[in-house]
Amino acid sequence: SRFCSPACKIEVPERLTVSHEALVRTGLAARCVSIAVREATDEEILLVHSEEYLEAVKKTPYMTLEDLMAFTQQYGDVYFHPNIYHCAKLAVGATLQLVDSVMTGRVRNGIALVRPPGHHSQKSAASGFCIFNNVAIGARYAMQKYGAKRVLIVDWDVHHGQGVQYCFEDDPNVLYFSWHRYEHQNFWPNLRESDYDSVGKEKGAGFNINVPWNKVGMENSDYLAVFFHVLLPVAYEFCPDLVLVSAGFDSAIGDPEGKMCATPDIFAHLTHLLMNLAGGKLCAVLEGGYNLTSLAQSVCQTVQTLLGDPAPLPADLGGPCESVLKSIHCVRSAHKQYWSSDLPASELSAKSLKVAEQKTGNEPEAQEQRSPEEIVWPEPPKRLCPPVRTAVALPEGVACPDACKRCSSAEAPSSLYSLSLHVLCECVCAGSVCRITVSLYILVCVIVCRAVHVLICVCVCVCVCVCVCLAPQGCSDVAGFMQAVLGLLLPLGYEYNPGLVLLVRMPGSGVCESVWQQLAGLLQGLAQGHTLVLMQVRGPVWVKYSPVNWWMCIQDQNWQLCKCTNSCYQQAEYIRYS
Ligand SMILES: CC(O)(O)NCCCCNCCCN
Ligand SMILES: [Zn+2]
Repeated sequence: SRFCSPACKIEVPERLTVSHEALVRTGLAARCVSIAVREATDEEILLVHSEEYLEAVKKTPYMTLEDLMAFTQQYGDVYFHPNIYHCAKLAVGATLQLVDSVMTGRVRNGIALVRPPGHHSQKSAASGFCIFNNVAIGARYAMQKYGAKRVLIVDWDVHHGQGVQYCFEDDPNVLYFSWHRYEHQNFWPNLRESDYDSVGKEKGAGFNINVPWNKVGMENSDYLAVFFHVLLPVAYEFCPDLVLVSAGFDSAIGDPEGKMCATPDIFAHLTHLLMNLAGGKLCAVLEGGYNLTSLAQSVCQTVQTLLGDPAPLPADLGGPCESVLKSIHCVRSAHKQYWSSDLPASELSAKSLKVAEQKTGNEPEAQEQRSPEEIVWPEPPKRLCPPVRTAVALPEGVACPDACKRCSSAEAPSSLYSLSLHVLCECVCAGSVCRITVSLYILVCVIVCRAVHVLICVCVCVCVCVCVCLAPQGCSDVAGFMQAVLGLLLPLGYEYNPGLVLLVRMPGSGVCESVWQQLAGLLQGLAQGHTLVLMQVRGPVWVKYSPVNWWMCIQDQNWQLCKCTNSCYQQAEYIRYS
């Protein structure tokens, strides 16, 4: 009979079966390629673990029950059964198979649904249901076999992956980011080094980011605020070749461990916000997640975003709560000396503290009284999956990029208003096409409020950004631009929840290609991906416009065209028609 310390009884096999069954039931599994799993080799496990630890674990299948129990006692909150060594090798092997498939380009991204999890296990120790550190081995493997120079590990599990921190704390090539329930060191694993001031050691200083949750009940707004104001600015500056996600879903509502209030659909946006990094190379690896309902929903939300489907915004997004603001402030101060992308933290906290004041007092401690099983939340909203992702309106003679749909180029619109409504009605709102690319010449980035009518609201920050890029140094100030997008435009856009994003580009605006791609990619998290990209063409362009009439006559075929592929998230490639 299998003994198990009571702490481990939540780590059950059904975690994988309900997740996979949900993927099959929703039709998502059929849209994925399945990758065969394999056992990891000793050499691969030794990328992170010591020989003596591996040799000891190797003996567990042959141990008597009492030996097994004695062996287990030396570690915390982990169980060993005769078959766990085999399972742990499969978990590592599955992770490495996924890394192979992504690094060789066979797939763009993917998720490894594995048990046992990995992020707590250390060089010579098991911990917290973890035997081998799947993600840490995956990072080392990607660097050794594929020459990945910089690997970003994002750990959104609700527990601190101390095993990953220990493994890479002196390594500037692996940036480890983790948020975790901490409650001023009163929550497991109760480590002093899980706090925000553990920034890494020696050469690794600055490459370890801990965001402690000192209260339970964190919500979607809190998670997004940490992404916008802590993780993403640093991740963009770090510019990874590969993103590994320690995808623990015990940070979702209903989980007995996390006791948080973020809903499963938030993972659609967390995933989306990471998919514009590393050219889209993203490997998600399951860690925790113990409420079978929210786990299955969260896995589906993550996979559907990996497949490129846009997601509606979670409801009621606002600013972060006061406790999170303090954490954000502390971690940004601790890292200020290491990263240049740094809005004056005081500005951030001043702005958001105002918001927080409105929110204080609603820290939902009340939910603690109910048992996790009693907590209910709405099903994630249905997500559209447009048969065609990108349509392009082009003049005759210019070939339509592959995987795009050619839509009849709008007759010269009488005004931006009619253009956007014209295009809107014709293609986007019909839900048949997720995005339209029309080449037109207009300056501002316009966020259309609510789908009902077009309110031309100039979004301050893009004008600021464009001005920034118009600065003498041109778009070398990419950091400044990205900081404004991440720290201003995205939070604003997510709170605004527009019905359409109108993204336009002015000739000579100095916004260089890579930045434009990132902007186009990131903004697809809004308006369910309904993006109207209005491109300026390069070359002699004769434009006649008046406050009312905006149209363009192209003098030649010298086009610069945004070749958006058929995925919402694949990097838009720029090709120049000559
Ligand atoms: C992968 C992971 O991060 O989800 N492992 C979590 C281990 C939690 C250990 N403590 C359990 C105490 C029971 N209340
Ligand atoms: Zn966890």
